[in-house]
Amino acid sequence: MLTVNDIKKVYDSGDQALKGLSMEVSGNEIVSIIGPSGAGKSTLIRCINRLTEPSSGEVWLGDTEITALSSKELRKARRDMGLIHQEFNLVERLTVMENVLSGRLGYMSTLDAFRRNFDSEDIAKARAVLRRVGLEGVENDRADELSGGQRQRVGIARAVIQRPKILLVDEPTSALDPETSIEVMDLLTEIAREDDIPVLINIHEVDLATEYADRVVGLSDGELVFEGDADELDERAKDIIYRDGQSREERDAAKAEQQASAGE
Ligand SMILES: Nc1ncnc2c1ncn2[C@@H]1O[C@H](COP(=O)(O)OP(=O)(O)OP(=O)(O)O)[C@@H](O)[C@H]1O
Repeated sequence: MLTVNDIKKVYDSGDQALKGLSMEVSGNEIVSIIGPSGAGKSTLIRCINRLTEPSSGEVWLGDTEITALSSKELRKARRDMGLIHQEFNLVERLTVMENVLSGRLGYMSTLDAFRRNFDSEDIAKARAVLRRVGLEGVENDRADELSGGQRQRVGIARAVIQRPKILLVDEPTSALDPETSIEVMDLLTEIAREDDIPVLINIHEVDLATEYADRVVGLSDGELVFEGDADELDERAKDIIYRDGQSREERDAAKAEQQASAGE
């Protein structure tokens, strides 16, 4: 289970990207984070694995307080958090196989990792994962020879081979066409169910968010302003998440109203 407790992030620029946000993700649920541009969605994903250091608050993965770990401990703990990026983040000149194997680096000694000394077991695992994501036959192609959808599958395979306890997914479809986006979302859903791990997805497209998510978290201006099942994301909820220029007081009043009507 992932627990985020009162996370705040103030960037050096003074931008308050997260203003005390708490949430949980557990089981094999798929949770979509939605919200307008600048709401803090990417910051939240990145604060969870501390690619961005939160200014305050706690992140727990199971019994481990991620926010309390030294950098050495964090390297180990990051094995448990598979990260899938918007722009795939592949090493373009390396092959598909080499990119996927880099998901095992966190399990190797520093020297073996430096020399990229992968053992035969890792290579067998990589082949199996590549089959699973539908990339058999392109193992030896360079990453930059692939289509966008294939590249995202490599990114997913690299995260899955870590054997993570959670997948953190940052805008997985924004560089993809609609058809490929659906394929990628189908694959992420399949992995959550088969590997029995939760998936937290920052996603722009509300339609995809509701279609695939068990639960939706809405952010607005660094605050969690909606949390509910995908079918509870009605026009009113969307209004709360996407309404521009609303003051904090107005938002709080709207939130109280929403909670009151939910309790009716
Ligand atoms: N590295 C950074 N340095 C300074 N400010 C930042 C940085 N990254 C994000 N911000 C600011 O923090 C706020 C939240 O940004 P974030 O990228 O998390 O939002 P987002 O909801 O993911 O937006 P988008 O959907 O456009 O990617 C914005 O005001 C943004 O300008």
